[in-house]
Amino acid sequence: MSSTIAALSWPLARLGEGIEQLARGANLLATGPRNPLTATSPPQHRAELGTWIEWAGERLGLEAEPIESFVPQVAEWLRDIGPAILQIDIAGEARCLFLLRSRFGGLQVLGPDLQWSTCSVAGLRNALCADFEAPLQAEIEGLLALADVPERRRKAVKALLLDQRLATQKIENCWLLRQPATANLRRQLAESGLPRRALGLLVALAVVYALEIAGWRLIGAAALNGRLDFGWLSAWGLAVFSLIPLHWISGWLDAGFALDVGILLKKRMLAGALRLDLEAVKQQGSGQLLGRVMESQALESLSLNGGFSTLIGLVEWLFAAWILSAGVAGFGHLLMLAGWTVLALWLTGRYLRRLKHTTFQRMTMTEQLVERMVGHRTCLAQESPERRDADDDSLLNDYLLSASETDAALIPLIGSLARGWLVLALLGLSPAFVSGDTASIGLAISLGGILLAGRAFSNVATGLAVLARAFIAWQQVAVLFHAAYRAPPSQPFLSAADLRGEVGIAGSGKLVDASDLSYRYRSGGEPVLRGVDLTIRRGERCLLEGPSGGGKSTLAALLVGLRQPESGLLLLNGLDRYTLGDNWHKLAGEAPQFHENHILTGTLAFNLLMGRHWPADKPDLLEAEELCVALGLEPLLQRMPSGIHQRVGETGWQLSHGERSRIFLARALLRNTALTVLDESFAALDPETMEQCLSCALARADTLLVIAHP
Ligand SMILES: Nc1ncnc2c1ncn2[C@@H]1O[C@H](COP(=O)(O)OP(=O)(O)OP(=O)(O)O)[C@@H](O)[C@H]1O
Repeated sequence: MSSTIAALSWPLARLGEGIEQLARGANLLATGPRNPLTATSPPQHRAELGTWIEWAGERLGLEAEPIESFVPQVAEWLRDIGPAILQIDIAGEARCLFLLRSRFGGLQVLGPDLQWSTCSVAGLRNALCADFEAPLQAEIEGLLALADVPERRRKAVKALLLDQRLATQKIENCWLLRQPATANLRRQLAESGLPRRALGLLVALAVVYALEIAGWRLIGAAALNGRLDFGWLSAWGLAVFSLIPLHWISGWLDAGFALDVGILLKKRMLAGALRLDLEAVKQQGSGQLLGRVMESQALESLSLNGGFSTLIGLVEWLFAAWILSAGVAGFGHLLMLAGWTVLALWLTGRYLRRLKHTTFQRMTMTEQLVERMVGHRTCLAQESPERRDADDDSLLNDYLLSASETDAALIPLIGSLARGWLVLALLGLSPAFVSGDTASIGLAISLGGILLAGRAFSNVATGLAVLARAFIAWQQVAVLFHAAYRAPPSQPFLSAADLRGEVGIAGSGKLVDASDLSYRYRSGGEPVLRGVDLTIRRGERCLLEGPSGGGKSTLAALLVGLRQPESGLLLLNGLDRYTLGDNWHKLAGEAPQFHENHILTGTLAFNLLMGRHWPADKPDLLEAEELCVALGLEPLLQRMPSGIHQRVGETGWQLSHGERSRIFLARALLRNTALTVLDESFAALDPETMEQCLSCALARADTLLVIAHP
């Protein structure tokens, strides 16, 4: 290990301070972080370093993503990873390096004295790979001597051989620090530099038009004055040639801008989709959601195309106004331009209102059609045949009527606005013709201005029509955008010992401690749960019985953290929801009731082990298979051509009711949570299989709560 690297490394005790300084250096923190790290205590165990760094990142409102590289690619990887935190062992002690970025072939590293220094990529690469390469050195030296490789080629051959031998060896313990997709949108925009680039694009466009007009003015003036000689032509040629690189630059800026806006939009909407309130999603139904997804795809291309056309149109409009003001009908033409612009805006507003209505009709139609598709078998079996298509026909008719009204509102905007302007503006020139002033340079300027304004109206109208669609799409997907934002949490770090309960409830043995819980689904409605007191100690096996609709599943949802109680105190392992945060789900797991559970399209192994890390390793797969056998699913595994790797779900192998419920049970048991709740998991099983499954659950679960009907 080189002394430079050792001198730049930080002790784990100062990890929080280092992460905060690195984030500052990388310009990832706006002002002072809301939840600073400097006062927090560092991870106690080396094994908890990863979870601690991820927690620390979140606390700063950032994302610390673990990354890794195979040994042969480490040098390249190091050049790309900054800002990153790299854990490295120095003389047996775990320490950290804070890498900002690669610069002039070196890496900018933050030293413990808070100064930025440069460290060589090769030096750090060698330090990271040394432990893997050392045991192979002697063997490779021997091989080189045996093959009699010439001295001058030995170094290169040795490096190649080492790379080949270590091709699957990973370098881990590195975390990339970045702005998450859930961060404040303003910060994300500032970080991506998009506003600056939009301004650059605008300037490039303005220069393009200024040059176009200058060239046109030059050639026009020369022609009208009868001085079309070589000098004038050269000046015009120069103006035209300068346009080539400028067009290229504005095209390049536009493409890069569109790409990065698209990435930002997609990341944000995906993050939002994953954070939507579950209850709201359920209430919307799959049809509404499908409609939203369709709109979100439209938003990106529409807003970019429409925005760009409108931008070009506006630049053209400004130049046209300037040119028209210098023409023969200066004031009159400016008045007409203003009036026509008001007309363009009114037409856009009318189109927008109709489009809104049509979109609403389309979303309603999609929702109803999806609903009918999902319930197709029920409709076939139970609905009267005469009624079956009546609703669909009326929905379709309403939609078609509304769509044709919207199209009718679009025609004047994109079909007639620009042409109408040309007619009106040319009429505005009639006084000049009447007065016989037709040969003047002012008339030529007016004609140029009229044509440019015509082009501007054409671009603005197309752009506004597209932006109107983008606006409607935005109204549909804005909920995804807003759902994505999450303020940085301020919970303390919880070690594995805290989660296991060695710290929280030492001695008391209470895993669940609930007092005076109440819950209602709708504010103002009747509470489903009221004054619930419940204690479950570690290792207990409990049966919860009660009448249908009595609130058993609702209580289960509270216990496993899917819903929050309206009032009362609920502790898991002695810790409340705020302190545990998402760790709640690590401690409590559930096999929800059959109608709330789902087999995802994928392999059976994935469906069983999705609660653990995926892709699964061999011991996990073996454990899942053993559990399936214990639950009586061996005949199913044997029947499936690919065994546990058989594709199941909607488009895969169809499972029976009882098979599904046992897979749901296995999935819950494989999570190994401290508390396992089984909500009517045995209802679809015959008495013998039920007994087998119950014994299996009793043997495996740490603490078990079974919900069943008497
Ligand atoms: N998402 C929801 N929105 C509104 N009300 C709900 C919702 N889910 C359940 N309820 C109502 O809450 C009450 C309790 O429902 P819950 O599913 O908890 O009962 P349960 O005891 O599990 O019933 P069962 O034994 O029939 O499964 C019922 O009246 C139900 O209609």
